[in-house]
Amino acid sequence: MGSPSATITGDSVEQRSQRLPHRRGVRVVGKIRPFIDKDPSLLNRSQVSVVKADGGHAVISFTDHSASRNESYKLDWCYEQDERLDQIFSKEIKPLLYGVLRGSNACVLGYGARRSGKTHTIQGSEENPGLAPMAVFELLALIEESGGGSVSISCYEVNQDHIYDVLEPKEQEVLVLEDAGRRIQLKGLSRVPVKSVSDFKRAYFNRCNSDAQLRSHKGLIIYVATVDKETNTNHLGKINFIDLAGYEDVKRIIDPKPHLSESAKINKSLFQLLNVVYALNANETYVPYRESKLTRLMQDFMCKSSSAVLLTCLNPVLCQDTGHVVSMASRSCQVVNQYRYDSSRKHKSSLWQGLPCSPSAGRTGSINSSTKKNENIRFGSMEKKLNNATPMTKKGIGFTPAAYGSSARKVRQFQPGSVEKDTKDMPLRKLFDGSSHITGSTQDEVLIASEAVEHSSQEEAECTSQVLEHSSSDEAALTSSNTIKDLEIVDVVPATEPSGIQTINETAISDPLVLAYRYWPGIWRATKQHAVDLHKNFIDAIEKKFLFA
Ligand SMILES: Nc1ncnc2c1ncn2[C@@H]1O[C@H](COP(=O)(O)OP(=O)(O)OP(=O)(O)O)[C@@H](O)[C@H]1O
Repeated sequence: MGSPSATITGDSVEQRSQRLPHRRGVRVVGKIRPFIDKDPSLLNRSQVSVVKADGGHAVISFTDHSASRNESYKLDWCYEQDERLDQIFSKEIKPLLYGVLRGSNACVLGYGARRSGKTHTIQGSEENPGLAPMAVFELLALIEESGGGSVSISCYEVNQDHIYDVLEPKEQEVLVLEDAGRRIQLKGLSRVPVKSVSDFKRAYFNRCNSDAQLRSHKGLIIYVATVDKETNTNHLGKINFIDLAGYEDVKRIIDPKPHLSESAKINKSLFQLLNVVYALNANETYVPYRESKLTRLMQDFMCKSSSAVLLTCLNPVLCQDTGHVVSMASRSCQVVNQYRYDSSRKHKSSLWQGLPCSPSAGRTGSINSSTKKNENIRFGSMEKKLNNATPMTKKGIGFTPAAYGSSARKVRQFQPGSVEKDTKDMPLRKLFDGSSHITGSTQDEVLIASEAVEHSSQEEAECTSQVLEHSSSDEAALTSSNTIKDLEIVDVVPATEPSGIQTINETAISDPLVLAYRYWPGIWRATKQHAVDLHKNFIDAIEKKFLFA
């Protein structure tokens, strides 16, 4: 095996990777567990059956005669009971590894109901390694074959929205942070070099899959460092295998309360993760990564530039949990390229139908009738405020970029009343991810239209509605507020220097001030002096409220 800085000429890896089909979004495949239950009566129960269609997808069917239930769900593919792990590995995982060797990110999510075979499939055991260990073995072999490189691993566990290091356990949680380049950094997560298969087995099987009793999401990140000889560039690719905790319908839990709340939290986190899959496959502009630490952690592995596989493990006999899991998986995958904005579409028919979490969580692509109504109310109040603006502000309406130098040129022009026109067809989040809405400016002050936000949590929703109630505050209150208390009530945010008001784009979204624009809708007016006085306090308040809550 070569040294860490050794090179990969890439020939054979490159050739192999070029034969791979182009993938978009998250590929959603099923795997039916073999029948292993000792109770033979289960054999009389309805079996899960699969039909492979010509178009390269699979249809999973259940027929439950006792409940007159007959359902079919489409997935990208489904592996049947007799198909072995090495077959799944060749078809689903190997293609990802070639990308990882060239510096891409990828992930494989083992999703399913309890006892559906997730751990067996993803982690396996020393005797029967699962897909994650098989990937390490393959990467070690590929690196050796192509001239060199290095492999290292991290193992983590996500328990009730807390992330812990598994290879070097510590009391403190692993922190999910975003760096200046918007890459996710996992602070406090150890990384251990792996030089051989036995090195890996020692580290992984002794620690990572030792506690089968603990219900948590368990992940293995494999980092691969290589150098491309021809271009002399370093690559660092990584692939994340996650064995998700099993879904279980909380209504049917008869165990004591702690187990119930644990299951509810697990279900919620699975739901949040599936929302990310849905958003990616629907090609939505807003992907709800901020819903939980797990989704934040997965951000670099599940994005438009990475490759991901959602492996949905299924029990062979029909049960309610299997039905739920496959329906969620199917809804996440069927939307690829079919999603359209449709104003007549109600949440009833969306992914969130009948599910315990808020339908608005992470939902931006379609605006249902009630959202539209709220929007009109908010836009209406915004227009009213614009028309009531002080003469000085009115004069400045229709921002002149030249007045503030080149950085201000990025700011879009808005005329009074144009906000509705400009935004009504836009996913709500895009208002803030795409651009700021400068409605007016003068040499001394700026006016920013910061509009409706979809709320990713109850806390944010309450916070926003509280502010909306005060949105008719008069100009005097707006300009005289200079304490955090006032700030929270009258929806004033300090702006930075005009030259600092740049387009609110994706790269700026980690800025607390940008978060503020997103979470406190209304007209944001600030003098430059305000900016200086309040900027620091405001950021402190926002950080306390949202970033480090
Ligand atoms: N393909 C398979 N071949 C043979 N046995 C299997 C297979 N898949 C799963 N099993 C067995 O089924 C049982 C449940 O599997 P496993 O522990 O992987 O399920 P799980 O979905 O991870 O469960 P949980 O959600 O409770 O963690 C285990 O005894 C496992 O050995």
